[in-house]
Amino acid sequence: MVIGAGPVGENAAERARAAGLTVAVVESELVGGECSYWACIPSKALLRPVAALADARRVAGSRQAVTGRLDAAAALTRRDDFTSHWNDDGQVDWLKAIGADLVRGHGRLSGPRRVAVDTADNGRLDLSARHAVVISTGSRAVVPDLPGIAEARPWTSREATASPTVPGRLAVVGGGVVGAEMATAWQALGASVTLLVRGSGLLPRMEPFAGELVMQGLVEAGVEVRTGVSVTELRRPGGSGPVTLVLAGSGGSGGGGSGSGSGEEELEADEVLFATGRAPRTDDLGLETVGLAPGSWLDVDDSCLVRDVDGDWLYAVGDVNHRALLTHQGKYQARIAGAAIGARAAGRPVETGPWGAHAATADAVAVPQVIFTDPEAAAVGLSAAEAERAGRRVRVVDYDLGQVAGASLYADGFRGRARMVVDEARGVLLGVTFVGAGVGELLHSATVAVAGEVPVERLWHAVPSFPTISEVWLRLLEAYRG
Ligand SMILES: Cc1cc2nc3c(=O)[nH]c(=O)nc-3n(C[C@H](O)[C@H](O)[C@H](O)COP(=O)(O)OP(=O)(O)OC[C@H]3O[C@@H](n4cnc5c(N)ncnc54)[C@H](O)[C@@H]3O)c2cc1C
Ligand SMILES: NC(=O)c1ccc[n+]([C@@H]2O[C@H](COP(=O)([O-])OP(=O)(O)OC[C@H]3O[C@@H](n4cnc5c(N)ncnc54)[C@H](O)[C@@H]3O)[C@@H](O)[C@H]2O)c1
Repeated sequence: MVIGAGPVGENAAERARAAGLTVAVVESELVGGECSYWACIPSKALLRPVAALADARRVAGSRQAVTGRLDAAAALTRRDDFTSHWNDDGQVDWLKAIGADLVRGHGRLSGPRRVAVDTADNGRLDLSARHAVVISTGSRAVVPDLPGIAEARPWTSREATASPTVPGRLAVVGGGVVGAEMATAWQALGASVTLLVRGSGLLPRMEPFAGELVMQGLVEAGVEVRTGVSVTELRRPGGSGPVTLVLAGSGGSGGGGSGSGSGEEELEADEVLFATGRAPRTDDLGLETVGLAPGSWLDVDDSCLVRDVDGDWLYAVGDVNHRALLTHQGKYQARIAGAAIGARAAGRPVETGPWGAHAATADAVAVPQVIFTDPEAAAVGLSAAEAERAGRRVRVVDYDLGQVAGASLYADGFRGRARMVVDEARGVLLGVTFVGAGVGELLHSATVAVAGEVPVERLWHAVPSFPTISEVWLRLLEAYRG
């Protein structure tokens, strides 16, 4: 039984079917989950025209052919097509095609291997699993509990990816991934965006130069980026009209804004987006019936079995286990867990050692992520700071991407940077980061090197094609070898 039919639950169902088990999937909203309707797909559909236009503008010849700004209505229509207009018929057909049963309703554990469903037609179904229950209920946006927040009716990632109209002035709170991507999209679609960051920079989990280059890109696009500021209160009388944000902080700024100085001030906007992190969807999931705390992230072992529950029957995959809040990594966990469920059900050996068929080993060492800002930021594995904190003896090698022939052909004045973090004790890569236009498609080469633990000496024989941006690999290796 799978509770939650996001991309991760769908994959768990498919792998368990492939292992020969029968599968029922419980879904309370749309089959396809957050990713398909209010996250990855609509956000990337909004960001792709931004990148396409920026790329055309960066090359003499095509630059002269681009005379207008983005057509927001056309971009929003394309986004709507990518979400199938928030209709899940296609994904329901896919579930049927793999032979899974779909139960529409809210699922809760009601004891070991038992699931109770409040069905969409106000009924109740009590189901029991022969082998396993997989929780893949994902995460929801967290909005801080500030004075006036309810009346302010803030956007979360859902409204930021699904809005049918472009607000005149959009305030974005939070300098993480959602904040940076959505500021990029809505500024290009025609909003005047102010990005409010309480820390000193953007994308704090990546190499510092990633946040710096992304901030520079946002400022050049016209976003007012303000660092060192916190929202302390919101006002929107009656819940409509402009919203006023009360800000406090020391106030650094980039772009058209004037530094706020220290103290309090107000900012008026037409909408405010809180992009301030995620919480697990486990608060109303019957976790207490199996001895777990409602509302908690679910701690799992490498085969995605929930720790602290006996009997090897309860699995948690995707956002809900908090190992990596990314669709591709959750789907990887689902493939691993689905295979483990099949093996345990058949009494076959389970390979849970590092890199075994039933161990999501990559979660700890090789998680790739592309942030679709302009420039793009792409990273896999550990940053230099993370590697040092982990006690590794590392050497950090940086290269200016603008010096790579393929990059300067790709865009006039190409701006970007690459870094590889080498484990000096083992002669392999611990992490790689690229920032620049179009670097997202480079990332898988780095993921193969990190997950495959390819020796740096052997990478020397992996020859990048001339003249591509991938030649940065050669430059990094030359710099490493001196
Ligand atoms: C704006 C935004 C952009 C993103 N962009 C990217 C990106 O480009 N690339 C990337 O890799 N990741 C991206 N992410 C992260 C990605 O969306 C998540 O990692 C992914 O959706 C997790 O998948 P999941 O299946 O675990 O959960 P979800 O997609 O959240 O699906 C969970 C499903 O469970 C259902 N459910 C919950 N509780 C119950 C219940 N009790 N009973 C029945 N059903 C239930 C929900 O209705 C939902 O359908 C983005 C996130 C956001 C917010
Ligand atoms: N392209 C992608 O891969 C992609 C895109 C979007 C989201 N995601 C995933 O979704 C997850 C959620 O993204 P997110 O941006 O919501 O979370 P996040 O954790 O990346 O960023 C949240 C930011 O908000 C800040 N913050 C928290 N509370 C605040 C407050 N009260 N006031 C001001 N700032 C506050 C945090 O310091 C942090 O920098 C990410 O972990 C990411 O993995 C991935």
